[in-house]
Amino acid sequence: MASFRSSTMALPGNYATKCWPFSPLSLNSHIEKGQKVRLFKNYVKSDGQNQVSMWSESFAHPWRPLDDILHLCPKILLNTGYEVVAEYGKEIYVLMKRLLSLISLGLGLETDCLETKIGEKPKFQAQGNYYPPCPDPELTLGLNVHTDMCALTIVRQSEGVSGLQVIKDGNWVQVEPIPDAFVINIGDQIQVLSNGRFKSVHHRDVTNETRFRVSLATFYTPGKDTVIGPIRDPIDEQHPPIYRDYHFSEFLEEFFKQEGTRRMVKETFELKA
Ligand SMILES: O=C(O)CCC(=O)C(=O)O
Ligand SMILES: [Fe+2]
Repeated sequence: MASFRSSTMALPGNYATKCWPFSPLSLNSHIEKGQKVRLFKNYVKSDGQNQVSMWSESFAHPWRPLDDILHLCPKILLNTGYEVVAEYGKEIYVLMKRLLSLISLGLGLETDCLETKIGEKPKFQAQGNYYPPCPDPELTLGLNVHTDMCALTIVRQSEGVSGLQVIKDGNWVQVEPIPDAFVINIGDQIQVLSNGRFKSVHHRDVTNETRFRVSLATFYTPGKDTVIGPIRDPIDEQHPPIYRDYHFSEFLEEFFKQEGTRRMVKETFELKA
């Protein structure tokens, strides 16, 4: 299992939709960029580039703790009701914890095992993705194929326009937005922690010729000092560890080293048979 939907949580759908009435680029002059708040303009050609890399723009910011949100959020958003993001974050955290405990149970572990392994100082970053209409969707993707490098992702898609695709049995399958449903992606760290029993999903986004699309991805990621590696319990004689242990900072280093390529980060931590 790598990507699935959840629609069981009592989270009013309009929390998410209130979070995205903005195009990230319109925030440009309001954002104090730094480590925690960043803006990506994938379709703006930079010097020396003759092609756009992707047809999207994104706004990355923390979704927890509350103090970070209120402190780092552009004032213009605070004035337009950005506190809904804080409310959204609270509910998403409840769902994240529940999913982690269910996945732990699925692995035959104690309910709090995965949450404990991901560590006491996880990072909670969100990414608001905006995919404007694209005059020629054949020429570029909204977001290139990737797996999420975190432990777990919850994505909320705007309704009425599809764009997200996942690989299933070697084919790209459209993940249609369903009202009030979330897409849950297993990230690279759970693939490693579960010794490959849960797979991080390959996914990408295509564009639409006439309509824009928005998504809000919330990531749950280990802290830099956390040691990640296959949990011993699911390992037996038949299933020896396929990854070595690493500090998450090593994973990040490798991740950034592979920038601009189709990243194969966790593969570099595989133990050779
Ligand atoms: O926009 C989407 O549908 C997915 C976004 C995504 O995969 C990401 O932000 O990592
Ligand atoms: Fe993703």
